[in-house]
Parts: sequence; structure tokens; C-alpha cells
Amino acid sequence: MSTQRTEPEGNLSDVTFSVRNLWKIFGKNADKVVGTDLEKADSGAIKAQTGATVAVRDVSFDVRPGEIFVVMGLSGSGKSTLIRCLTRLIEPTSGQILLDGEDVEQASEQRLRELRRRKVAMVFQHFGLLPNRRIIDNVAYGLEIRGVPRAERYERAREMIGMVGLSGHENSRPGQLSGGMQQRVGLARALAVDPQVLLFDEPFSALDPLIRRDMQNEVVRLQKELDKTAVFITHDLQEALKLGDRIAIMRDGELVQVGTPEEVVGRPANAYVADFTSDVARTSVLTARWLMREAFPEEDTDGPSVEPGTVLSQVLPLLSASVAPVRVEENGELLGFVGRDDVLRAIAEDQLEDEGAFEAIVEDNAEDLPATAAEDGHGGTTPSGNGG
Ligand SMILES: Nc1ncnc2c1ncn2[C@@H]1O[C@H](COP(=O)(O)OP(=O)(O)OP(=O)(O)O)[C@@H](O)[C@H]1O
Repeated sequence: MSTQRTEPEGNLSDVTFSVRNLWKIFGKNADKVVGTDLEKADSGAIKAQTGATVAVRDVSFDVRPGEIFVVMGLSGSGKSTLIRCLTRLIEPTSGQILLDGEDVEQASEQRLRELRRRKVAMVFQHFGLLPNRRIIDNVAYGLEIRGVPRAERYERAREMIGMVGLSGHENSRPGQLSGGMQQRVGLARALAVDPQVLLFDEPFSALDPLIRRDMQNEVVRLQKELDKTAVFITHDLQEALKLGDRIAIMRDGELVQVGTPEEVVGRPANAYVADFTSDVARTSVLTARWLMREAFPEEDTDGPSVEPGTVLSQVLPLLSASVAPVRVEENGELLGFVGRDDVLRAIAEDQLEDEGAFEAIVEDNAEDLPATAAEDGHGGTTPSGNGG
């Protein structure tokens, strides 16, 4: 599978983490792979020849300020290794990691400690709380290490405990709280140091589904309210779709696609991603922005209006009550239209496993379609902003 090479997406100050050609290979002969002919070989062959395990293979991506960047993949695909490389909790074998333009690879031990204490906080699956300490002391821990005076750190810890909905539990011990509550403590502890970036390593996978959903909502709320950048690891596609502004799909150490939830579901990069996302209801992910097009000649343009981010499942009832297509509007500006046929087409793509069959149907019906729709095969022209 070919590696996606992402070039920098603009000014470096627009990027929180910039990762380029990152490799992590475990084992004695790790340094005998990158830069040699062997680096193109598959992981099995590299293992057989050198005994080394390729965990992260030539990965490049940018994390933008304020976004939740989800890394998703099956067990063993390299997610944990990748997220730990970002702050060198695991030393990368090669490649470059810039954090706000600062080369993490060049950072001294002291600078690394500083970055981990102040700039980047981590939330783990197994909470990592100190069992004998009260909740307030657990939350204040990062500030204590930093030498923040007691009164100040307790005030901040109380505020964070309130923020994650645990007021009243300040004096409890971790063992007295449920798993979901303990993970809220983990979150409060990470937030207490007011980091710029939060790294989440499968934080909710040990939680019951309902509690997990609450915690996902909590992350979305806090991230928006506090304007943090987050990298979130999960093996759960629904979680990725719910949380991710963008999702990176990992397989065997490589990134096979990086895109918005809509791009991953609506335009999978390859059969692997398509298979991965095949159970997702497109109507719950694809939005009006994704489908919108310009008006056809003579078309009725007086339909109801929706925001561009409205998912199709919410557009459908409007379309069932209106012959005219919905108007996609943002702050009073008309961006495009979505009609019944457009939505049906999106749903039909979902039903037809064989893409060729869909193309054939589109071609068969091309004569019946307005010119623009027949040309692009997607129901019309696509105004800017639909992700491609
Ligand atoms: N310390 C290590 N020494 C040797 N191999 C390792 C080490 N840590 C991870 N690996 C290997 O690297 C690969 C990627 O592991 P990693 O834990 O990063 O995957 P993951 O996607 O996070 O999986 P999981 O969801 O199960 O945690 C696996 O083949 C794993 O066995």
C-alpha cells in the first residue's frame, strides 16, 4: 500500500503538530531499515530479515490548531506508538516532528519534560490516577510538580473538577469512583495544567457504552469551550466519526487516508477504508455541504433552507415536504442546493456495493439528467467547500 505524503498545508504557524516521514521500528536492527532497499519491503519481510518490527511506517500529517484529529485503526496498527512518538515517550527511529514549529527531535531532556508538563497533556485508557491521593490532589498533581503554590493549585483543581461535573467528590479516593468518573478525573487532571494540546490514547475503551457516549460529548464540549487541540486515538469508527474534525486511518503502521468524516465515508481512499466504513449510515455523516450543487436551469429555488453542516438524515424530512430542493445557506449567504435526487443518489451509493454498477446506472440515465449532473456523475456541479 502506498504511503500518503502530505506536504505542509501552509504556514507552519497554522499547524500545531507537523509530522513528516515518521518511522518507528522496534528491535535491535531498527536502524538497518530506513534509507535502505529494505524500507519498501512489507513488514513481514522486514521482520524475517532483521527481526525488527515496523510499528509506524513513513507517516506524515499535520494537526491544526483547535481541531480534534483522530487516529483510527485496528489493534496493532501502530496508533499508540504514533501518539507516544509525538512527545518522544517513544523515540522515533526517523522522521521529523514539529510542535508549533519547534523540532521535538532536537529538544533536550529538560525541554521535553517542560513540553510534557505544560504544553501537551495526555489522557490514558487506564486513568493513571494515584490511588492513595484524593481526587483534588490527583487533579492538582501536574501543578504540584510545576511548583504552583498550594492554594492556587487547589483553586484551579476545584475549577477543573467542576468543569468535568465532579464537584463534591474532591475528597474521595479514585477507588470510590466509577470508571467513567475516574476518567473524568483523568480529563480534569490533563486540563488543570492548561495545555495547548491534549493527547488521548483510547481513553474510553474500557467504559460502558452509555458512559462512553457521555464522555465523548464531554470531550467535544470541553474542546470547543477551552479551544484545545486534540489528538485522539481510537479503534472505534463511530467514536472517530463523532469526535474527529479529521480522521487518519492507520493500517499496518501506515496512514491510508486522512480526511474529514465525510471524506472518509463519502470518498474512501481504497477498498480497505471502504470496507471499514461500509456499515456507516451515510445519511448520518454526509451533510448538505457535501452534496450541494448549483441550481439547475428553471429549477424552483424557493425551498426550505438548511445550514451547510446539516446531516442528510435531517435534510430528508424537509425534502419529503418540499418539491423544491433545500437551499444551503450560511449566515444568509446562499451556497447551493440539495434536491431529492441528490440525496437518493447518496443513499443509492450506499446500497450498491459494486461501484461499477452505480456508474452504469448513472450512465444509463445520463440522457435524462441536466447537463451538469450527467457530466460529473454526482448530481450536479459542486460549489466550493464540499471537501473536493
Ligand atoms: N515495545 C515494543 N517492542 C516491540 N514491538 C512493539 C512494542 N510496542 C509495540 N510494538 C509492536 O508495534 C506494533 C504497533 O503496536 P501499537 O501498540 O502501537 O498498536 P495499536 O494500534 O496502538 O494497538 P492497540 O490498539 O492494541 O494498542 C505492533 O505490532 C506491536 O506488537
